[in-house]
Amino acid sequence: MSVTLSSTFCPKSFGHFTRPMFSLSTKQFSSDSITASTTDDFSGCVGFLGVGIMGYPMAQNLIKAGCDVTVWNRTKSKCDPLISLGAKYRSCPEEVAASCDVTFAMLADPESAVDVACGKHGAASGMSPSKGYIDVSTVDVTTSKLISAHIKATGALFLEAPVSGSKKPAEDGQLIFLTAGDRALFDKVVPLLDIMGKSKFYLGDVGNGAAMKLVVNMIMGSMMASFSEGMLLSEKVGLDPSVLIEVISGGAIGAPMFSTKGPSMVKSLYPTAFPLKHQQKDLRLALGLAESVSQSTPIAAAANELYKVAKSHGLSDEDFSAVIEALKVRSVSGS
Ligand SMILES: NC(=O)C1=CN([C@@H]2O[C@H](COP(=O)(O)OP(=O)(O)OC[C@H]3O[C@@H](n4cnc5c(N)ncnc54)[C@H](OP(=O)(O)O)[C@@H]3O)[C@@H](O)[C@H]2O)C=CC1
Ligand SMILES: O=CCCC(=O)O
Repeated sequence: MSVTLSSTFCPKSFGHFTRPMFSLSTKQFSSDSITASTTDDFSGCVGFLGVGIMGYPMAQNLIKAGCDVTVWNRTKSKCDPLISLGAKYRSCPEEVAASCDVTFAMLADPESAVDVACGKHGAASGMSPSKGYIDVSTVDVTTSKLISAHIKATGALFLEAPVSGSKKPAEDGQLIFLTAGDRALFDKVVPLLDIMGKSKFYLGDVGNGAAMKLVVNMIMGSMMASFSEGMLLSEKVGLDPSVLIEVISGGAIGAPMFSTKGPSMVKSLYPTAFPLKHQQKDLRLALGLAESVSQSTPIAAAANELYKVAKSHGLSDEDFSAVIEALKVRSVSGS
């Protein structure tokens, strides 16, 4: 598989939008920053499927920016606050896709992403030429290509656009989109990506966005596992883990992830931003990606085992920083 045919880093811009979007935004949009031009075929009706931890704030930002948004979620009650904000609701993905120009999907995993896109009353059933489907879930390359094939068979366009950034960046419209697929659809939805994110990469063929996302999350999962080991080791040798966090944040390996999640980890608190079960899913999918090209990934494989242990201890829905608990369990039983 060839990765990164071309990458375009695009800072925020608001070109190419035919309708003014300014009134309710949390960001400082102004009608001056919008240039109506090339997208006469884009009426601005946006579907959103899956309003969990990430989908909810993403859809909310679109609504607040003035977009005409229609939502659906398997558990309907999660849509209710968005409906109060002005969103429309349809009772299945097919109906959302049929009533919207472009439809975003933010689902848990490959199985749900396929089901919502390609299953009975799935989005593909409501697609037709001139529409677009943008899957922002984190899935593997094969799944993304499968969804793409189903969508494109209807004559519609497809873009995969998994995101880097968690709950807070989603709330703040600061996500990073890793897109690949139909360039025409990318160009059309730039204004929408700009509402939800701070930057975007266009990576070429479908699969490259999924692969990029899995590589990033493979690194992240290993970093968190390693950080957890360091925190516990520091404590066991009589150091203050809070000081360790300070030392790390001032040096070359400093990362926002350590300084934001570290203090809660010291208190054994794991408020969920990125569920541990999704991090383990991403490690599993990344290992599959590595396997497909015979790349050795022993660190990620070890980290994956740790997340599996954490899941077996009932930590699936905690934040992925709860992986540290798996090491505590090991320490107790091993000492
Ligand atoms: N949280 C984060 O920090 C980030 C997450 N991601 C990725 O984004 C995606 C969503 O994550 P997040 O919002 O955190 O996860 P959540 O678990 O909060 O939301 C998952 C969504 O998928 C829906 N869903 C799950 N199973 C099915 C199914 N079988 N059929 C239909 N819908 C289903 C859920 O519906 P219901 O409400 O009914 O359960 C919910 O809308 C995942 O792929 C994740 O890896 C990417 C970047 C950051
Ligand atoms: O997929 C989840 C990514 C979380 C993050 O980038 O902080």
